[in-house]
Amino acid sequence: MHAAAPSPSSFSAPGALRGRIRVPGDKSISHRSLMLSALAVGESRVSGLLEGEDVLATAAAMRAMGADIVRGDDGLWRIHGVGVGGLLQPGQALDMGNSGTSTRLLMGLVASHPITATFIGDASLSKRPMGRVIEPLGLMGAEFTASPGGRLPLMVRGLCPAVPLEYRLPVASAQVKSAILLAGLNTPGTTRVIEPVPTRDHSERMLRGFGAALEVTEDDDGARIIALTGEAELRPQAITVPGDPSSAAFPLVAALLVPGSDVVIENVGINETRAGLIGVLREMGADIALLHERVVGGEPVADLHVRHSPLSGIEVPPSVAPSMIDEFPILFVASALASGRTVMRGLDELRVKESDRIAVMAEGLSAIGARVEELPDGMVIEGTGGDPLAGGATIAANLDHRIAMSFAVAGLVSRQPVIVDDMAPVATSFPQFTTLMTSLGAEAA
Ligand SMILES: O=C(O)C1=C[C@@H](OP(=O)(O)O)[C@@H](O)[C@H](O)C1
Ligand SMILES: C=C(OP(=O)(O)O)C(=O)O
Repeated sequence: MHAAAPSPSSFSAPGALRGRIRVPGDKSISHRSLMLSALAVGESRVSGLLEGEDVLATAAAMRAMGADIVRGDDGLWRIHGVGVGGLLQPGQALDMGNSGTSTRLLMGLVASHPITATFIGDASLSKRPMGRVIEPLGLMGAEFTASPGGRLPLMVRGLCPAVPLEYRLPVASAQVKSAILLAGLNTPGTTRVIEPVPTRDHSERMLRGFGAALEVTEDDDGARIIALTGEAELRPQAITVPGDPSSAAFPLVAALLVPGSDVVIENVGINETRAGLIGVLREMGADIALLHERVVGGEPVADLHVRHSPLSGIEVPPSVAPSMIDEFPILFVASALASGRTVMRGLDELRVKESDRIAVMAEGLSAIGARVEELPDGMVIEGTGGDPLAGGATIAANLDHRIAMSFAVAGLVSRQPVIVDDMAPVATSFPQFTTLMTSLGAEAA
């Protein structure tokens, strides 16, 4: 989906970063707002939707399955849904671009409808494992024809009525949890997902908001049991999508690292299943204040006031990983500037994101002078104690937006330029990245 020609860039900070910015809407919540609106009967309205390529792939797919989705000139999205059970057979393959969330959640929706859909994606997405959703959705009765290794392109033949499932998640994945719950929407009886480690709970919150009967309890071992009553009727909603904490992480860490910086990032989601990075950075010594805490669209939100702070290395408890899984690439950059050693483990999942984020970050950080040791499931980083990195290397973004943005931020605190070979992937989740960073005082060349 990206522009054909790569767009190389390097970022620098001639002085402190200062100002107030607003990051775009939360990607996870944006996907879900389109999917559930497309299943409600009547008109839903979504404001603050992330208009990034990943979310637009979801919108196109929901249109191809019958929903009427229109963006007004005022930026408000109006969606007329087809009703649970009403998805239509798409006329052609659904192009998921770079988006794992679109693919896995939509596979769940198709699995319990009487339709067949083929999913295709870019080179990055086509390497990512889909077996984790094929397995539970297969138990519900859907049939799959996948490329070797359970990868895209793949075809899903839904079963209607599907068979309700009780499933214990073998990996901490909100995408797998959500795929099963979405399949459960059009399945008679109760679908149960048991989650030993909590992951982002946007699906649960929004399903309830749309009127689905969903209960969350805990078993004796503290695992969450999410029970959804199927053949749900969803009522259209007005949704305001809060700002994405995973996008806010980049200007946030930039402000911590660039001396003298003082930045406010408004309207950022601080749902505790997403906000792990703030706690970890504070423990490292970061000055981050949460202002005007409030609830927007059923999600807790705050303005983040961030000031440059000397950071110290810590051992990051593996248990916080799911609440900040997409923020590790930028935490690696922060750790490279901290004093002392930061140890991060329990991050196996990073190897199956848009790129192998452990390997790609370790290689790139080494190339710009950071001292890193790659572990099978994480990284150990000896920081500079605030001194700039050497820089002076070109980094391959590997079709991974978070790699591109992490090295853009690393460039702000490097002596020589850090060239990101292609910033185009940033359009999947944070199209305004360069504009917002330059508005704070960074320079992009
Ligand atoms: O459910 C979601 O919206 C997401 C869940 C996470 O993936 P996993 O479920 O694969 O951990 C995360 O990395 C991704 O960016 C978005
Ligand atoms: C992993 C990510 O997204 P997805 O799985 O939707 O491609 C991400 O945004 O960092």
